[in-house]
Amino acid sequence: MRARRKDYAASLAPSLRIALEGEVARILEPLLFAAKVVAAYQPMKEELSPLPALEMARAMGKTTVLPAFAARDSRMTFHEGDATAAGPWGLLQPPIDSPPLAPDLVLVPLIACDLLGNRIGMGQGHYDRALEGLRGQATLVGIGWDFQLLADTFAADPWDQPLHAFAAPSGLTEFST
Ligand SMILES: Nc1nc2c(c(=O)[nH]1)N(C=O)[C@@H](CNc1ccc(C(=O)N[C@@H](CCC(=O)O)C(=O)O)cc1)CN2
Ligand SMILES: Nc1ncnc2c1ncn2[C@@H]1O[C@H](COP(=O)(O)OP(=O)(O)OP(=O)(O)O)[C@@H](O)[C@H]1O
Repeated sequence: MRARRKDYAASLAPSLRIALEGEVARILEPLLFAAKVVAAYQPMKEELSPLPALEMARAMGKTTVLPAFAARDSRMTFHEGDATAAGPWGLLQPPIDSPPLAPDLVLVPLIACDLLGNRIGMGQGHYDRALEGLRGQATLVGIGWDFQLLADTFAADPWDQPLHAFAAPSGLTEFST
């Protein structure tokens, strides 16, 4: 799935990619409107960028946050501010000197998810640990290209935090979690 994500992203013309990412922002509009604090992520090359959606949330006057780590083995927390500092996982992150905020809408990156909301991430458990503390307080929406939602279900581990929905260019799929 990682290889597929990479090949697909590389195959997209830049203008189509921008249109698809804008479409996901449009699909998320009602959820963004209902939220107070929206978390997204600084995208990797092959990931669908949630930044247009985050920009939309900001334009609505919402507080927006991004993941950050004090060190490579630190727990992931969400902070306000632009991603201007080098993070330990090869991604830019907001300065970590402001206190962490708890989002009530989390746009979650993923490698794949199934129709039960089970999610496969980058395999470090960063999101599983961070989302554990937000369970019941936040809506968790996976973000990705359409093919990242798989029809086959896969076995969840006890620590996996299921998603409430998956947003892709073709639409929002809500799960019964
Ligand atoms: N955009 C984005 N931000 C995110 C995540 C993510 O999946 N996507 N994370 C989700 O948990 C956290 C960071 N976790 C990560 C865990 C592993 C690797 C990783 O293995 N990176 C490779 C190189 C990246 C690549 O293959 O493109 C490496 O460091 O060798 C990266 C981020 C928080 N921020
Ligand atoms: N709540 C938790 N408390 C302690 N350890 C955890 C917790 N959640 C996950 N882990 C650990 O994290 C490791 C990676 O988990 P997993 O392979 O499910 O990550 P992932 O969901 O793919 O990645 P991520 O959440 O970073 O996107 C597991 O070995 C697990 O022991």
